[in-house]
Amino acid sequence: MKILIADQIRALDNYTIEEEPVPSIDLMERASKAFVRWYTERFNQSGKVLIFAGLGNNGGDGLAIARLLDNLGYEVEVNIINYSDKRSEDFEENLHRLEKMLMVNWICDEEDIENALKNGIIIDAILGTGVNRPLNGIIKETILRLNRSNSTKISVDIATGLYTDSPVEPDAVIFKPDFTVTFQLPKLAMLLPENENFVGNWYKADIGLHVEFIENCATDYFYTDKIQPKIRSNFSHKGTFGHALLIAGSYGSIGAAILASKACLRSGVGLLTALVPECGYEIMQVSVPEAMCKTDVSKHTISTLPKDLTVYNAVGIGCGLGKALETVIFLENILKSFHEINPKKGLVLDADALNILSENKKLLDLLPPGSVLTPHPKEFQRLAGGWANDFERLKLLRQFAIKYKVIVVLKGRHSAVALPNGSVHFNSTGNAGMATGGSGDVLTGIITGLLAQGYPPEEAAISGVFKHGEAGDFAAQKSGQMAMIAGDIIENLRW
Ligand SMILES: NC(=O)C1=CN([C@@H]2O[C@H](COP(=O)(O)OP(=O)(O)OC[C@H]3O[C@@H](n4cnc5c(N)ncnc54)[C@H](OP(=O)(O)O)[C@@H]3O)[C@@H](O)[C@H]2O)[C@@H](O)CC1
Ligand SMILES: Nc1ncnc2c1ncn2[C@@H]1O[C@H](COP(=O)(O)OP(=O)(O)O)[C@@H](O)[C@H]1O
Ligand SMILES: [K+]
Repeated sequence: MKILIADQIRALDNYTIEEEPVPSIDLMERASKAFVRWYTERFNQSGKVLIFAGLGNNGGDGLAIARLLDNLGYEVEVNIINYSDKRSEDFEENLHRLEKMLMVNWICDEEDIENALKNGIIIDAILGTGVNRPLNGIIKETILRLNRSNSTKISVDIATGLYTDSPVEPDAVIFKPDFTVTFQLPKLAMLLPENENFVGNWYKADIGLHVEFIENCATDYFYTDKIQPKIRSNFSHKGTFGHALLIAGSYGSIGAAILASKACLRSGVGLLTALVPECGYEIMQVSVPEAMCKTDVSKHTISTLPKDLTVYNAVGIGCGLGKALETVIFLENILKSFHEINPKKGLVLDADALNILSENKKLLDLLPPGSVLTPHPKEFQRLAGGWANDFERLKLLRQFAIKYKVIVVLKGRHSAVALPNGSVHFNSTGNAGMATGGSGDVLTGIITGLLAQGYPPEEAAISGVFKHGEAGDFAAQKSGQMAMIAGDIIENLRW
């Protein structure tokens, strides 16, 4: 699914109005009905609904929502923030329709704000995607007061004051909802961690905007909400699904090799070899009998290039690897041999493989094009340097992927997969239960397994991240976020 910027969303609204065609007031009614559908599925008629509306189209939505909820028997109070003389046409029309049934309150000063605040659910329809400057005056005062309320808060389309696709000023006042119900497409700002408090849990409400227009819109940002794994042929055999090599583990971190190996096997790979330090041999053989196990000459670390790399279809390096000097030399050697003998094979680099790259930046030039790098934010910072805000981090992420022709998976809530063509694919699955040691090792195993089966690296990364998060969601359903551990993600992989 595409993510569009505010100007494109405006053009999409207009295109839908002209080409469907649908009068803009009816499109607003559709949006408001979509919101009301979401709302009535979660909240019953007990208690008040306090609607705070602006004077533009977001405010128009708020007034239409008020009318629809009133019709359904909800006790609705409407407060319009009187910040300007300018009103949108559809706001005016919805005000006209509403005033036939309900009294509205106009908020002009602090006393009006206090009078408007009662026990009830707060719906923020003050400003939407049209916001173009920091809040001030009576809107700012209202938001500051609403944010202090303990009531459940819901934003229509986007929280008042949050820019759709650019950073907000550090001391900006922005509404802090528990939920955002956004129309049709996710907005970029909602996917970035720094905006967590200004988004809450968000939901998409389909309002039937023109699909063809969306298809023709150019964008670098996408949202992965489904993937299509390849079908396995009935006549396939283990040779069909590739041979993966995982190079992982060091003394005290053999568990990382086990997690990555099990996840790789559960992702459909034909054969798996794990290369671990000598001290990991028995542990691996007992814990993962389905994998073949090779050992390094070094007892506690990985130090030596395996002999015949050409037999493997994909190699994953880094989980629990450590950063011993001999491991640094090993990484340099394997990157060089990938260039020389194995340019078309998949390579995944994670954890300490990335930390070694950060500490030896000249090695970055040896990265085979199409390699998949899976840093968490701290690892990415070591690789690419710091950033002032999440939009800047996104820019760095894209630049890195383009410069080195690699795929970078920046892990976290809505992991961002940046491709060498400059596009970024945000993931929809996963939960905070996955914030536990070993979850990243599981992801490395999954992506390595997909690469070995012949998935192009872009697809292996995007699909692997999606399935990893989905398995985490299944695990959370079973044991709850606090009780789940990385191994549960593996057990819950379903393809
Ligand atoms: N188009 C459609 O058909 C549909 C639209 N829909 C809904 O419309 C929403 C977008 O509506 P919108 O474009 O009217 O903008 P909105 O967010 O209401 O702002 C109003 C105006 O406020 C102003 N303003 C900006 N910043 C400000 C500030 N800090 N303090 C004070 N004023 C400020 C600025 O005007 P300016 O003053 O700059 O001339 C701006 O134009 C969208 O989120 C969705 O909810 C849905 O119904 C689906 C169909
Ligand atoms: N709050 C969250 N929501 C969704 N996914 C998460 C969340 N926290 C962590 N994850 C996922 O869990 C994994 C953690 O990886 P990482 O930090 O490398 O763990 P480790 O190094 O312990 O293996 C990543 O894939 C990340 O996207
Ligand atoms: K809003």
